[in-house]
Amino acid sequence: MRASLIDGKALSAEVLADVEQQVSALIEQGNAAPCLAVVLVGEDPASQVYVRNKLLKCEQTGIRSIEHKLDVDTSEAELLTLLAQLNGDASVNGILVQLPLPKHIDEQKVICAIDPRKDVDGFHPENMGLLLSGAKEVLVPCTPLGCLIMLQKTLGDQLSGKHVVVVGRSNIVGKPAALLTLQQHCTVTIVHSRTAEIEALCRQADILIVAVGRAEMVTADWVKPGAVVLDVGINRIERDGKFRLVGDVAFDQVAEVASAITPVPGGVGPMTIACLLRNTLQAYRNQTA
Ligand SMILES: Nc1nc(=O)c2c([nH]1)NC[C@@H]1CN(c3ccc(C(=O)N[C@@H](CCC(=O)O)C(=O)O)cc3)C=[N+]21
Ligand SMILES: [Mg+2]
Repeated sequence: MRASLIDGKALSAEVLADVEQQVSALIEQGNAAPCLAVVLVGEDPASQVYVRNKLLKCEQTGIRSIEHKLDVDTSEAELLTLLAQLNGDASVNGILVQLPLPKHIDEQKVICAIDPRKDVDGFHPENMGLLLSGAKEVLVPCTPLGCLIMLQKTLGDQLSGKHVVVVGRSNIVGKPAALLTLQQHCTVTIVHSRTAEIEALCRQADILIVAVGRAEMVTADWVKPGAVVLDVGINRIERDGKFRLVGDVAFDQVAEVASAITPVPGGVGPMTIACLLRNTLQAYRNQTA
């Protein structure tokens, strides 16, 4: 393998240690601990795993957490009532509603019902607008923020002027990843399922960020030798009778071409969770400023 591994587990531990240290300093100064409310509707097994991980990391960093588990047939109105209550509770600094939600609930309506100052996912249109306008101290979506931290750790001050190609245009990853790297003076291209010559465009990338949700779609011939590759995908596939977790990048072959690459698991995923806690601390600071 030619590429070096970008170790999301190790980097996320650094982010978490930093959060932990700041939280303990706050508490030593006589402040209440920051508090994150996590809302889970239904019993999707993957969502349960993610939520459990988030709560564990809260405990590890000294952030207080409140879990609200709601039945799968909870109505949209009931969920909105809970959010209004959490919005009004001054002891709650961050609110996360785990996605996806059951089909009978309008996700966009729910996202818009979270107080933007408590929106630790950074999904509220007000926060998306603040990110677009380049505001500081805005709550930024956790996965793209994790990607940016990984790039900064890998490339140091070498980000400026690099050509970033973002594969995928979702509101939660692709679009904010493009805006964050643009803010770091990268040249940014967004490509997606309708893009003509998608492979040729990807091959021009110094930095390739892949978030499409299709197992091992990006193969070695899509990657310029020496490129840095961040794989946001998490796909459960069956191979040789075993269930495996793979990314959107064909890891083994791309690792022979890239200069640095994130593994799946152990890459972007752990950074997402670490950034959620970082955002909770950020929300707390914004609220107490
Ligand atoms: N409101 C909301 N905010 C989110 O940030 C959010 C969400 N809903 N819904 C689901 C997605 C997905 N997501 C992940 C977080 C951590 C890992 C993670 O830690 N993954 C491990 C593997 C975990 C496994 O075994 O599945 C890894 O990549 O090493 C993955 C995925 C956050 N999301
Ligand atoms: Mg897409």
